[in-house]
Amino acid sequence: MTLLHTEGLSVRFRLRDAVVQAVTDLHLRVRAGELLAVVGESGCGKSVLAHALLGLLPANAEVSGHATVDGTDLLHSGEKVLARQIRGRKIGLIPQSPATALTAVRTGRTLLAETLRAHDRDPKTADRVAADAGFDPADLDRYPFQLSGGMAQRLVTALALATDPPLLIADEPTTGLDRPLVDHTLDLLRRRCDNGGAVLLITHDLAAAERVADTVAVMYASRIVEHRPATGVFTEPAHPYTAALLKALPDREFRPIPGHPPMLTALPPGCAFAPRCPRADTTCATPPTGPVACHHPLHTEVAV
Ligand SMILES: Nc1ncnc2c1ncn2[C@@H]1O[C@H](COP(=O)(O)OP(=O)(O)OP(=O)(O)O)[C@@H](O)[C@H]1O
Ligand code: NI
Repeated sequence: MTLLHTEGLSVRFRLRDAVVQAVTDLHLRVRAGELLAVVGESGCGKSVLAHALLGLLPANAEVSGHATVDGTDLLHSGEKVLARQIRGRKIGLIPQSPATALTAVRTGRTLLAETLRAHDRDPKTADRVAADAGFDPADLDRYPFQLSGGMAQRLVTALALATDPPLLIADEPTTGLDRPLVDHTLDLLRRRCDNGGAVLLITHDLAAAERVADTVAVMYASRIVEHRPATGVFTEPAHPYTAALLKALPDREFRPIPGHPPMLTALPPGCAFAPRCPRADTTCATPPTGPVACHHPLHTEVAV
C-alpha cells in the first residue's frame, strides 16, 4: 500500500530579486513497511521537501505538482485540514532543529502530555513514550533550555512518535547523538517500518542510510538524481554524483567531491552536476531523465 506519493512536486521561493528553485519535479512513492532515505549535500532541498509535505513552508514559497499521504491531498488541503488531520495524525515530523521546535516555557512532560491529549491518547503514557525514544523520563520535568542538544533531539523524537503516525518524516534525527543513541534511533525507525509504518529519513549520514534503508533517493541541487533499492545504490552506484558521495566517505576513499553545488537561484538547464562530473560531455547540457538522471550512468542495468 502506498502511503506517500508525490508527482512532479516542485517548490520555489520568490525573493525580491531572485527565485530559489529548492525542489524540482520530485516523483516519490513510499509504501507501508518501507524506509526511504533521502541523502545529499547541505542545501540540496531535503528539509524544504519535508516542510512542503507538512504544509509548513513560509508565505514566499510556491508549490506545484501533486502529493498525497494515505490518499489525502497534501497540497490543496487548507491549513485547518493540515493541522487537524495531517500533522501528527498521518505524518509525524522529527524536525531538523529541535531547539527551535520546542516551546521554551513548557517542560518536556507538559509538551508530551499536550501532544498525547490532542490526539486522544492517554497522557499518562508520556514516560513510556519518552523512554522508547531514548529520553530518560526522569528528565521530563526539565525545560528545553535545560536540555543538551542530544537530549532535545530525543525529546522531539518522542513528540513525533507519541501519536504513532503511519508516515514519519525524520529530518536528521541523529544529529548530536553518540553512537549508541544513533543506533537506538535508527533501530526505532527500522522497527516502525517492520511493523507496517513508513519512514522518510533525511540524512547526511550515508552509513546510517545503508544500515536501515530499503530504498534511497539521492538529491542534488533540488532534484532526485538516483532513486533505487538501497543495496544497489551502495554497492553499484549508477549516478556519478552518488559514486562521488560514497568515495567521500572516511571508510571508503575519503576523497572530497571537487567544486561546489550550483546556486539554486541559477540552475543550469542541463545536468546540474556536470561541472563537477568526470564523465560529463556536451550531451549533459540537455536535462537527463529517468530513475538515474544521467546521460552517462556507471551502470545501465539497474533495478528500479
Ligand atoms: N524561506 C526560504 N526562502 C528562500 N530560500 C530558502 C528558504 N528556505 C530554504 N531556502 C533555500 O532552499 C535551499 C534548500 O534548503 P534545505 O533546508 O531544504 O536544504 P537541506 O538539503 O535540508 O540542507 P541541510 O542538509 O543543510 O539541512 C537552500 O538553498 C535554502 O537556502
Ligand atoms: Ni535540512
